[in-house]
Amino acid sequence: MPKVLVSDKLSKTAVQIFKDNNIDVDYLPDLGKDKDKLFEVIGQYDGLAIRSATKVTDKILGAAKNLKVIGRAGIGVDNVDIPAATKAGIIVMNTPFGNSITTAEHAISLMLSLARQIPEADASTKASKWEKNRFMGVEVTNKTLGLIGAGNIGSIVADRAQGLKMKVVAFDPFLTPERAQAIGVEKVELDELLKRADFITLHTPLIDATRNIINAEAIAKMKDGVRIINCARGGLVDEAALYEALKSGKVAGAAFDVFVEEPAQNNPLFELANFIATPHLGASTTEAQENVALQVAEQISAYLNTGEITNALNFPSITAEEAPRLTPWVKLAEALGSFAGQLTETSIKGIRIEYEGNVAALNTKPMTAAAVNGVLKPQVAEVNMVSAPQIAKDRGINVEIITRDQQGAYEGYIRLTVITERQERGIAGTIFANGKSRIIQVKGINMDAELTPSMLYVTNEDKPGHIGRLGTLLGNLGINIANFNLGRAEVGGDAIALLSIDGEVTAEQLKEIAGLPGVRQAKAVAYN
Ligand SMILES: NC(=O)c1ccc[n+]([C@@H]2O[C@H](COP(=O)([O-])OP(=O)(O)OC[C@H]3O[C@@H](n4cnc5c(N)ncnc54)[C@H](O)[C@@H]3O)[C@@H](O)[C@H]2O)c1
Ligand SMILES: O=C(O)[C@H](O)COP(=O)(O)O
Repeated sequence: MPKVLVSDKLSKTAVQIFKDNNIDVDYLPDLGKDKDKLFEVIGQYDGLAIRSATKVTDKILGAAKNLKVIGRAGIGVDNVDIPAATKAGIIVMNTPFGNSITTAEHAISLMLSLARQIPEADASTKASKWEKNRFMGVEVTNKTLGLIGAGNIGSIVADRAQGLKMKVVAFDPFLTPERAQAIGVEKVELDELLKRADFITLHTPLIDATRNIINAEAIAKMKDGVRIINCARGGLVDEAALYEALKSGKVAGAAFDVFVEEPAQNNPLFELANFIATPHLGASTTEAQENVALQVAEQISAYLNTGEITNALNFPSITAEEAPRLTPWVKLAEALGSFAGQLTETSIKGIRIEYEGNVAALNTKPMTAAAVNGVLKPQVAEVNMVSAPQIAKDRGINVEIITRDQQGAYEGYIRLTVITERQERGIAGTIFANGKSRIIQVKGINMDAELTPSMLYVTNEDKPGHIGRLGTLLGNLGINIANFNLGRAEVGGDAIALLSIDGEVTAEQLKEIAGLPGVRQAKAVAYN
């Protein structure tokens, strides 16, 4: 009988579901906080059900000799070393929508608490002070709410704020104009949001592009007396810069549920009367905890009992019979999507996937899910193979599938085209008989390139001297070329160089490459 450990405080509903599915379960809700104990016992378990307190590190995974699946009852999986889990063949699942409403409601609660200084007024009144004149609030009606991140939670916050008669402006580079219209927000650039918002609320993942998105420079651009809410992740706001701004009054108030260091115990922000703190309570309602516990227990049980995979962050959903033929094509589809997604810098209107020849006869669903997942991954927090098609639909991204019999030289190939406001960018690939994947076309230009972990994509005018200049510059930058593939539309027309390189290219180095004569675009593409 498979054995599961619940190492964080989950609703007991999960325990019952495991039992109903003939799974042996240990419910030890405090164990996750004791990393030595967890290390000691983890080897016994096939499944692990967690929230955010259990840190599933590389070291823990090293001791998890029987572990097959980790289920996160919630959204963020920052506490799980997913690359290490993937390497160990452990499926990592989450419940991407189960606590979104609850977290959005927490953000709204914090906004209203800030507007009326509820926590301070409560403390003062209970201390028998009756300071009626001290607590002058502000209305939210007709005020502007600046939403940074308009995904699942952000769009629910927008809906609730509109109910409070607020005007909502949103900054989210991946929000399409159609989706912005559907959720009733005005899509703006970050500077515009900072300038116009009376309240700012954050709902993005913590990634390189969002770390310290609110820093001293951003705060300086805000209205005097702005109020800031963070229910997403610690690290989106520079806490030291916020401290200064709260002290000076530039920021009238801030309310945080999440902190750079958690548990937050000695945070300097706690000294300030105009700062409200909650201990990462965003997902803590009876309803959300029932939802996520039930979902995670069902997902883990299904995987351990039948091999069914739902909401996995690191593996496609494929049945045991389909696996051998589909797996290389699924990987190729995700790689093509990831390649195109990494080259896409504006909002996506559509994704067209063409399956030609032998691949068109296979079950294209997991390939399509993998391809869409690959495209969205650079833009969306916790997208996975299962949620990717739904997320694309919610965002108004039209996914068009075309299947046809073999027409050209290849027995089968997949062509994926990303359609944005500005352009269509297509990339095609195939699987050779030896199981190796190949890129065979980029933007209509034929080529024959291996898909490798670190690639450099350079587009240029087809003019003499370019290859020499590029090679020399890369040599000077100390970048070793493993493979150099070229293609062009016509003599003197658009040309593409696709290089496999050892190691990574820095942003500075990319700038230098983009500065070479005739180069139109230079991008690094990573795939593993
Ligand atoms: N406080 C809590 O208890 C709690 C509960 C649930 C979720 N969360 C956190 O809330 C956050 C949002 O969750 P979600 O489910 O809405 O995720 P989501 O993936 O649905 O939405 C994230 C949004 O951020 C946008 N985004 C990506 N990069 C951006 C950038 N550079 N600038 C602006 N926007 C950008 C994406 O396009 C996307 O729309 C996550 O960090 C999640 O972990 C916190
Ligand atoms: O990402 C999430 O789902 C939230 O941060 C909730 O975390 P929790 O389950 O530890 O409350």
